[in-house]
Amino acid sequence: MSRLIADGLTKEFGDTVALEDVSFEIPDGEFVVVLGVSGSGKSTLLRCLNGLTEPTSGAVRLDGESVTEPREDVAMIFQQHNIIDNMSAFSNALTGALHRSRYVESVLQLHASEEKYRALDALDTVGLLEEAQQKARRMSGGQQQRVGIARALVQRPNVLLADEPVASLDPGSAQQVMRYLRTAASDRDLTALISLHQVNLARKFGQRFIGLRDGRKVFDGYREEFTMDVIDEIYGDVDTEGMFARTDGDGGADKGRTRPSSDRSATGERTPAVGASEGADP
Ligand SMILES: Nc1ncnc2c1ncn2[C@@H]1O[C@H](COP(=O)(O)OP(=O)(O)OP(=O)(O)O)[C@@H](O)[C@H]1O
Repeated sequence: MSRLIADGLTKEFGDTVALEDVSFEIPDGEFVVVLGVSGSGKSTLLRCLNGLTEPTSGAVRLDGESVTEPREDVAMIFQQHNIIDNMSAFSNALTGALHRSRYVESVLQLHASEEKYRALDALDTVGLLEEAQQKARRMSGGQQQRVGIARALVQRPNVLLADEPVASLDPGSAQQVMRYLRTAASDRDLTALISLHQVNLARKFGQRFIGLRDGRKVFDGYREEFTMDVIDEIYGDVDTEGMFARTDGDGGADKGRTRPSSDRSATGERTPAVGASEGADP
């Protein structure tokens, strides 16, 4: 668990201001969804938080320490999960431990049994223990992304960042991956920040929401404050109809564009247990 702070983050690429004076503080163990139209600065924000992109001004702090480069305790999951097709789910997950291996060990794939256990445990967390020996190329997009999550977990992070992890998946797989992500973060007390396009998925799995528009933070709040007016403020004139992707595999309640409930008991508490807002285990 770790406390993550963005303090006045601004990032300029030439004349483009990708982020403008973005500040927030995320307490230990919170599950935050970042929303915004394409180009609003979501990826730039996540890359700054991970130390992959240096902000033009402002700073990122994790438990009081400046984040200026990628760190072992901050894992990042990308839309393109970059797992290795030719390797099994287990071997892919194990690569999350590479930074702890010496060069010779990693070349010879000599992993300590503790790391192997960790890889199996991570695959179990994402529901792929029985597929551990399956080659990644034989897995579906959703399964491959779950292997990517397992690999991130093997890194033993305190903070989990995911940049549109379900953007290329069909609605059912996207929901499943989000559910595993939420479970993984909850089980391991990770502080998590996930960028998403789909508003319904955000509502279903998010605990706190940060909205970006033209690089500026236009919303930062919890479920009961995340209203249709807020969604309109984040998305402006962009038609959000298509972003309310169907999220219930069983054809349940979240179909279509519906007004978010402001009823806490219906939407779950600020710190709901995984699945508390949806009533389902992975
Ligand atoms: N390396 C870069 N060089 C130049 N401009 C960039 C770079 N990275 C991002 N930008 C610009 O910064 C702005 C924010 O981009 P960013 O990728 O952070 O948005 P996003 O919300 O993640 O978009 P998407 O949802 O399409 O991934 C955009 O105008 C983009 O063109």
